Amino acid sequence: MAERRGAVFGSGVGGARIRDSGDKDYGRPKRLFILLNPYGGKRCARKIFHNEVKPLLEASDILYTLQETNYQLHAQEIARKLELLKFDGIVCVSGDGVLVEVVNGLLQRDDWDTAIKVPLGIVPAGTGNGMAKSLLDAVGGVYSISNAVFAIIRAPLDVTTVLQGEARFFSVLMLTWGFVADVDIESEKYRWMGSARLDFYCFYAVMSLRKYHGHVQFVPAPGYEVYGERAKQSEICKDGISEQVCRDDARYHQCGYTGPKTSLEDLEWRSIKGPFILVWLNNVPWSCEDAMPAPEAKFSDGYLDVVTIKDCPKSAFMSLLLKMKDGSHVKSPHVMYLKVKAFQLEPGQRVGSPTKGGIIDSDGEVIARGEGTYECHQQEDLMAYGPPIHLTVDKGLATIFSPR
Ligand SMILES: Nc1ncnc2c1ncn2[C@@H]1O[C@H](COP(=O)(O)OP(=O)(O)OP(=O)(O)O)[C@@H](O)[C@H]1O
Repeated sequence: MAERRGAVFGSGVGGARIRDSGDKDYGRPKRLFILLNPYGGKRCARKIFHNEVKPLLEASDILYTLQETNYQLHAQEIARKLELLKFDGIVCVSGDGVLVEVVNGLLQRDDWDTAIKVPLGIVPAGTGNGMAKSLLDAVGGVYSISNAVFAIIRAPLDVTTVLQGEARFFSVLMLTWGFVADVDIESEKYRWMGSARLDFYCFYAVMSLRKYHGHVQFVPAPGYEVYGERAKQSEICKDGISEQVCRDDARYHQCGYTGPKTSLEDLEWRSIKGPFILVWLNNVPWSCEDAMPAPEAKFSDGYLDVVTIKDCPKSAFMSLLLKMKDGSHVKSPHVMYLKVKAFQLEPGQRVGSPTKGGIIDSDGEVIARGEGTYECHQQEDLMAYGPPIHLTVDKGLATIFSPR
């Protein structure tokens, strides 16, 4: 771990001196903790840091401490223990995965309520850079490393608690089940193909388009009450929503944040029964640099934008995937697009293959997988596939460095 003097988050390019905004709450940070994942994406985070971030750091007087992540969940462990009073922000030079680990680590602390207010920043250096793309696109900025570094406003960010019994995961980007999770995870076995693997596997998955039995229920945002049918209260699983859970397993939530305090029991839940081709919940518009599944998503509106597709011919589905590049898929009659405050997912088996389940992926992490799915790692999944998984949004709980 090295401490250096430099500068970051300014308004000039290529080493121009950075003016202090003079605004105490929204001014640029003076001391940063920088987490760098040398193994994310194309393994170029070190190069990005030294060639593009460090010169900007050196253009003004901000101290930074650089720490590389050495293994999976290292960032979460660091965020759980970091002396936060020493820093004005944590910046991840990585993909979205490390950022999400930091959020989870902060929320596992005893002092989670102050810890989660530490502004978080991201310099894209992974495969999934949906957060950086969403932040830059929101202000009409060109997606580039230097523009990401020039993020200087502190903006609130919704955090979603994904819950099943005692297992908790905190998400800031998305949760997906069905087609998108299958392509993301199953295409791992073709990693040797490089970036072509996703296109290749997408095509293959469309040709053998799967549907999954299942059931989703949700509390709609105002204006979206007409979607689905009225749900039976008895079908909403409130299991463990407000319990305090303390466990030693780092993947479980330790003493700390347990989810939003709002009671969802008296609200009117709506219901949609499957089969589904895909269900995709998003907190930000972009899931990666070239897919915008949720064009209406806002960082801190307190809602998740849900995309569901139930019935769709293969050719129309292929065209929907292409339209996701600019978000125009939401106009299709095959797509249901709505905003929700809370969501319950009960994933079922594959239509026509009752022994096979699906995959649930949140922020790039497999949180549950059914029987007969691709096993990409040995680690046991956080949640079981089948029982209901709950999602509730805490409006603006975290803070993110955002471009002007
Ligand atoms: N030194 C390391 N060795 C192996 N894995 C690591 C290391 N540091 C971090 N990781 C793990 O790498 C994963 C992906 O990291 P990151 O967010 O940077 O990239 P990504 O774009 O999400 O994923 P990827 O590039 O692997 O597809 C994270 O889950 C993190 O736990």
